[in-house]
Amino acid sequence: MSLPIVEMLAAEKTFPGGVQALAPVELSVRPGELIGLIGPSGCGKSTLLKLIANLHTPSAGEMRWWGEDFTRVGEAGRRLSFVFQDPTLMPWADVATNVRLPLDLDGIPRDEARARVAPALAQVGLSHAADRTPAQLSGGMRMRVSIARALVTRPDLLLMDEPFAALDEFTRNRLDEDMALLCAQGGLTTIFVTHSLTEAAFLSTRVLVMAPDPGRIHAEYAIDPTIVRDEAFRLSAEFAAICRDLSALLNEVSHARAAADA
Ligand SMILES: Nc1ncnc2c1ncn2[C@@H]1O[C@H](COP(=O)(O)OP(=O)(O)OP(=O)(O)O)[C@@H](O)[C@H]1O
Repeated sequence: MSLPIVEMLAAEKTFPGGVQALAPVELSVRPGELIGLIGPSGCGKSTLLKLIANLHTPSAGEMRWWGEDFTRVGEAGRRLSFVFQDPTLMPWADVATNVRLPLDLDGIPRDEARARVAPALAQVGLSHAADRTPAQLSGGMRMRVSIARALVTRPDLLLMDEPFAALDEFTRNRLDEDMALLCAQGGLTTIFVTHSLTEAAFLSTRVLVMAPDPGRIHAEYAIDPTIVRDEAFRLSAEFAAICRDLSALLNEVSHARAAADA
């Protein structure tokens, strides 16, 4: 079995002031996985993602990157990209320049950086829009630019925090299908947070259902990675069954919370 990209070994997070956002978590992320995090508000989804991104340090436990402790791997050695709900593009710069930004910041020679932008734009279907500015793009296109900017560094791991939440359902479904294809074809390993059970069911090869107070992984649900994620899958009985199962797991979490509140 291949080495995990990321391991969380009893990693937990308590914020100053005493809020235990995450109880000790055991998680192993293997190459090619597409992991969806779902659960009620405040159950620690973003905190878990930020621990993996090294935007938070764990209060206890260990984080490993390709088997090495995070503290021994420099930022440059941890090849990961983060996509947020807000694409945060430079409004004055064209699409190609926006996508090139992380390469410029890394000091990659201009010619090499330019050569890497074209395939990243092609991956997200935006080759025709390289010269446009963000104001000339739809919301879905802006999100595609943000994804291309994340892919251009060729990350080992892509993290996405509610990436498509602000988009209409049609655009969101299209982006979900494209993301699934990108991950399947490019072997891209991804962890994403979503409030949408159907999005988690559609995209993930593994869903982590989280529970609050304190935040923790309540259940793990595996989905056959060989399933082709397309419109036919979305309409299938198999997809409906996955959604039902996930819904039941989320109900367990809300019932436990209601019982605790009673
Ligand atoms: N910087 C912080 N300082 C103190 N407490 C925090 C901080 N960030 C998050 N928390 C708390 O940690 C808990 C988990 O927050 P987190 O944002 O990870 O949850 P979430 O599941 O992503 O929530 P949502 O779905 O609403 O985005 C919450 O109780 C939150 O108030």
